[in-house]
Amino acid sequence: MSENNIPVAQGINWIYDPALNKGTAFTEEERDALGLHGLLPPGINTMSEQVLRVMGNYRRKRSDLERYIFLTALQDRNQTLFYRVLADYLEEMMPVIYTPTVGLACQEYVHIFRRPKGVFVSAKNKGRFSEILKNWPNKNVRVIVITDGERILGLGDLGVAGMGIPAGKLSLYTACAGIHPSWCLPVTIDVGTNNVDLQNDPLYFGMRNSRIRGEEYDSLIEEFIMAVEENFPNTLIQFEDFGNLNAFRLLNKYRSRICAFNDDIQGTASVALAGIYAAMRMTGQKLTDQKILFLGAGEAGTGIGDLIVSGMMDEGMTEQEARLKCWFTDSRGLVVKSREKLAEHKLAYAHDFEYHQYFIDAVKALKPTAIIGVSGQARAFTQPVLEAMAEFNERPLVFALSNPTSSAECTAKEAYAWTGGRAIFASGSPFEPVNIAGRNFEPGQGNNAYIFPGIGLGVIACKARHVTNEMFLAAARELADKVSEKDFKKGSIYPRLKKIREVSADIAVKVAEIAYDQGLATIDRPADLPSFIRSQMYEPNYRNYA
Ligand SMILES: NC(=O)C1=CN([C@@H]2O[C@H](COP(=O)(O)OP(=O)(O)OC[C@H]3O[C@@H](n4cnc5c(N)ncnc54)[C@H](OP(=O)(O)O)[C@@H]3O)[C@@H](O)[C@H]2O)C=CC1
Ligand SMILES: CC(=O)C(=O)O
Ligand SMILES: [Mg+2]
Repeated sequence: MSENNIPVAQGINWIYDPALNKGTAFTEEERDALGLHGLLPPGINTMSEQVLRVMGNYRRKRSDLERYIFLTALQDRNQTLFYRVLADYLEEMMPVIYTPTVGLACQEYVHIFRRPKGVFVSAKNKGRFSEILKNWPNKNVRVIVITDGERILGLGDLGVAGMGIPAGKLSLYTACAGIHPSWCLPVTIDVGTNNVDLQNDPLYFGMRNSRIRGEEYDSLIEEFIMAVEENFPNTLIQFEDFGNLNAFRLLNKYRSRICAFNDDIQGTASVALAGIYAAMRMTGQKLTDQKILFLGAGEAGTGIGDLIVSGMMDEGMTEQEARLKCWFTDSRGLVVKSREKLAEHKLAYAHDFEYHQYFIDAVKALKPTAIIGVSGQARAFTQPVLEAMAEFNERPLVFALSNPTSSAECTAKEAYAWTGGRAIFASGSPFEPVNIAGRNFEPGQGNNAYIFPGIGLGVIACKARHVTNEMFLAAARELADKVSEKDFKKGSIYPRLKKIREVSADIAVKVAEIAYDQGLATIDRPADLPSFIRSQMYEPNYRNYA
């Protein structure tokens, strides 16, 4: 304290602030200048030595949840070191900071909670959202990921415990696309939960009422958007893991008003289409040769369908022809014209065809070239389904995109074993390599994590006013182009995760090009766009404070 009882910046603050802390890597000069002598062990470590220590501790943990807690604590303690180890060990750590472990971490969130991340906006503070956003210490926020926790992965309603998802997505913005951590703000809006277990959990720290719906809900979201516009103008907003009662409506309401997109609808569409494009490179077919049957007709499913339709129209099909290539089943069976009270997002795919209640019957009747699982229904791609796909396709496309692993429509092993090793397989959560009949398969991860970081980087770099469908189409093409012959040989239709920073940068360039072409960019076009985009990317290295 100063003489006037005002706290003064002390050396210890450099250690307690995760954005500034270097731990034992503070140099002698920095310790002199910042008053750190005695507050740290006297020896000085390099960052590489610190990474060694982190990895030793990390690998000693006995479960992925413990590894998640450990990494989260590192992020809270020393942000630069956290992003360094993520950069160096992304393939090993991705399943821990992201799906599947982040799902478990959300389920356990209220029990493993240590330090808050991001901003919680609660309905009980209605009217004060702008004031709440002012409490966030970083004023230069460029990207917000917001959830209301209603559909966390395939795990359902987790209320405010869903905060693990925006926090995890934003860690990927930094790790996969070099968006500066201080530009990122995770937000959870608390509108209650219909999860009775959470309502009854004494440790739950969200509102225990059932979910607010209707106009009151919409007015809360509207107040939040206005508060963002006031406090962080020109910020990109990513809607994540909203229930589909709200997700489509919010996207339609805000996509042309602000700079926003829905990751589950649009990001997933882009990564799935990229997988199909890459598979077409593998088999020499065209997108328009495909007939796709979806298990699940929600955000991810119809989002993918809509982007496939755009891709097919680019190859010369009419919209009607392209829609007829996409078929959907939902919790009540095949989506067909004769069904009553179909939700609006399914109507364009309600074709004139006989109704089938069971997926296997729909598969046999339609003989699709591809099945895409986005239902959250574990093991719904049964042996008969996969055997049928192998019967009428030389190379059936099988995408089990539901997360986490426990919700996947089939495992990698099942997909290969039941198709005689002929499936072109991808999954939303990672699977270990599989050996079938002497052949090794290392399937790729069809996850929107390949898309949203690059979209965000491109949009932020040129300060685009909106995020458009053309950007997701371009991202899909760029991602598919990045898959190498080596990836194909392993059976993967996605590039290795260790290349993701490069891939994201290239996607960002395409996205920014579209923003310029569509007149949406608000800064002058740089002479060398790729170099400009790369110059914006954060590198997790220590700064010199001395
Ligand atoms: N890999 C990736 O990058 C991504 C994966 N996903 C995953 O996709 C899954 C779904 O997400 P999302 O589309 O947003 O969720 P939605 O709730 O919007 O949609 C789920 C769909 O699944 C259908 N469904 C539920 N039960 C069954 C069943 N037994 N048989 C057939 N269909 C069923 C629902 O039917 P009805 O319409 O009748 O309710 C609905 O159409 C989640 O597990 C999520 O993790 C999502 C985004 C990205
Ligand atoms: C990956 C993702 O966004 C989801 O499963 O919801
Ligand atoms: Mg999601």
